[in-house]
Amino acid sequence: MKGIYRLRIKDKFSAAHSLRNYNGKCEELHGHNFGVEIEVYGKKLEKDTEILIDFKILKKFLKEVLNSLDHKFLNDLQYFQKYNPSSENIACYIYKNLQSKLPSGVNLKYVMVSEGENSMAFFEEV
Ligand SMILES: Nc1nc2c(c(=O)[nH]1)N=C([C@H](O)[C@H](O)COP(=O)(O)OP(=O)(O)OP(=O)(O)O)CN2
Ligand SMILES: [Zn+2]
Repeated sequence: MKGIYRLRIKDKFSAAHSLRNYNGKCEELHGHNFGVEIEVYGKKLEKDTEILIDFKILKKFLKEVLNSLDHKFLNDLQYFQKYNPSSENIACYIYKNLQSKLPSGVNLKYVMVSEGENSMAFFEEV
């Protein structure tokens, strides 16, 4: 049967930020336990294992990216000198850095970043 396979994993990190030009309390230094969810997709499974990519490997790649954010003041990082450290831009940062680690045939669909259970930002390429 024709189709695609989709895998989803979750992780989290803790960081502080302040939103420039927000003109409200979020412009002040504060922190979040950010939640992260990502989805990859692909058409072809590995020959012998018949998996798209090992969840363990996917989690390791995501952890490597999140380690660059964990327990950091995001505004201090070079990327967030140019881009405000909003959930939207954090999702885009994770997307770019995770995408470059994935093997061919495994494609990133989206990255979701949450500041709490009720606030989520997604980034996906169009
Ligand atoms: N679209 C976005 N909106 C906001 C972002 C963001 O990244 N993208 N960020 C913030 C601030 O980071 C702020 O910390 C979050 O504010 P808020 O949702 O108001 O969180 P609170 O815990 O203070 O509010 P509750 O009402 O208790 O949920 C703001 N907006
Ligand atoms: Zn915030």
